[in-house]
Amino acid sequence: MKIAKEYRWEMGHRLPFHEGKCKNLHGHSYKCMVEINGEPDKNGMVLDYYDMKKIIKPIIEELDHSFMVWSGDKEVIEFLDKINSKKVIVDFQSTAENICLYLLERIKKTDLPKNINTLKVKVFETENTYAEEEISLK
Ligand SMILES: Nc1nc2c(c(=O)[nH]1)N=C([C@H](O)[C@H](O)COP(=O)(O)OP(=O)(O)OP(=O)(O)O)CN2
Repeated sequence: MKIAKEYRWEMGHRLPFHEGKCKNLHGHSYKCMVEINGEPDKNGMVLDYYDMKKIIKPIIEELDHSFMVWSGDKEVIEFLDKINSKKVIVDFQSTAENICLYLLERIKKTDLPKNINTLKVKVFETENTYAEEEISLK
């Protein structure tokens, strides 16, 4: 049985390697769908949506109204420090694909119940683009 919950956050980023407009500082209203597949418990729940929120919301809160910056993008890190702006420094380029893998890893490291078999994250960077990956927890 699969359950899913959607999360949203606002975040700035840039892709320094990009030859088009994505090398510029810009932001997105990100959305992700977290899907969990597992056996329902005796009460008929794979995972209480309430518990799902308690696990995932803090991870999303870290990103919300921050600027995600690649650790090699020294000028931007220096600028964000100078203006005392919220930032999340990562060791990857902030593509939708990499943000999707980042969220999967962060969620995987939490204390998820044993009845969960697979975890899927779908990250929408814009309203018509997404990156999706699924991992097994067994
Ligand atoms: N495979 C990927 N391609 C691109 C990514 C990405 O994360 N993965 N990211 C970008 C840029 O960040 C850009 O902001 C989004 O690109 P795009 O969808 O082209 O944005 P537009 O709103 O301009 O697209 P429309 O064609 O107007 O819908 C680029 N590529």
